[in-house]
Amino acid sequence: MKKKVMVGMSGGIDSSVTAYMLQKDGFEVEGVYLKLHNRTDGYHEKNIGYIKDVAEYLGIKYHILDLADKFTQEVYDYFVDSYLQGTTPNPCVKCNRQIKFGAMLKFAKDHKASYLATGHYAKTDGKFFYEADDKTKDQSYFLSQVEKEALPYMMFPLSTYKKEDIIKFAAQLDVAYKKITEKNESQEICFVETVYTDVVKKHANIDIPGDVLDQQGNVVGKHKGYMHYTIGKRRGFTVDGAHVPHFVTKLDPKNNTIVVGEKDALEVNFVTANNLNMYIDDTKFNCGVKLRYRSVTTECEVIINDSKAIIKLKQPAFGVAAGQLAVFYDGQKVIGSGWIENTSK
Ligand SMILES: Nc1ncnc2c1ncn2[C@@H]1O[C@H](COP(=O)(O)OP(=O)(O)OP(=O)(O)O)[C@@H](O)[C@H]1O
Repeated sequence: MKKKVMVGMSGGIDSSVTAYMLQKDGFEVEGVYLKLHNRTDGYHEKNIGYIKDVAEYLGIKYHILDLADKFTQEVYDYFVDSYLQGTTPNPCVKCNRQIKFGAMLKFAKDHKASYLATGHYAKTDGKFFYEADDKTKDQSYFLSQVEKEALPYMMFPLSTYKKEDIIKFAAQLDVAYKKITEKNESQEICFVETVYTDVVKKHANIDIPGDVLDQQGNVVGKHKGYMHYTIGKRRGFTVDGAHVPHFVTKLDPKNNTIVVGEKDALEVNFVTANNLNMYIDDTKFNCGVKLRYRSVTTECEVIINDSKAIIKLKQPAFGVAAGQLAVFYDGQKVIGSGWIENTSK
């Protein structure tokens, strides 16, 4: 009997090709579309239209799973709260852990699927994640908080392909696929249509001006509301008499101030991370660490104590934001991750 694979289908090209590939590989494929927000602008209907066409072409069944309430609680509210608290959130990381490889995986198991497949660009051997071959699309960073118990069920058939080859392949497959290749690429964060401030301002007044402080705490200028800034930002505030660029080094929501400094003030050599998700048992190790998506890997020493990681960087990093994820790599292998709580020079 064929093994069943549930494919997380978004209506996009990657998951549509994933479904095709797995069927060609001899699996019984079913699709599931997650409704992740309560949008009423035809967004879901459009996506489901693409999925319906692909499902008809492949002759597969698809399901629609409404997770909007759970997504609001676990991902959206966390996203807004993070900016209110002056930290920089990573909603895709939360979504992968709680929604895609939490609730969607449960749905797949409830439907007797042996695996859950998605169009993520990453690799897994059931124990670890690894970077995808297409480094420009690699999503291992975003997967690194997924619970280790979920890994044996996960499949990423696109892990060895380049995105451009997937698009070329899809365009010649069938009209159902060609149509998808012609639509716009999806947004970076699915519920942020333009900029994050448009989302946050629905829930808070983000335009309360305040003081800009220098590294010594002196008032040196004005900002237009602390939620407009993230660590490393260098525009949108004033610094009296400054002749060189100044960067945001700290946000203080309580006092509605932002702290700025010259480039060297962004330097970080020590990072503390909490809420660790580790795929290895060691509590002291050397590894590479990425302190944000698309950053270079920095060599470091990690000591885990009291469920926190103290990360000592071997070269300084610049512009590290609390709220982002520190992801530990052993070469291409993801060995764990934790949420950045504090940084210091
Ligand atoms: N609403 C959804 N319902 C079900 N699965 C989803 C949904 N959104 C994303 N996924 C799954 O997660 C994978 C990664 O999503 P992401 O948004 O990062 O990628 P993408 O490159 O836009 O993928 P796609 O081209 O398939 O839309 C998708 O390929 C798909 O398998």
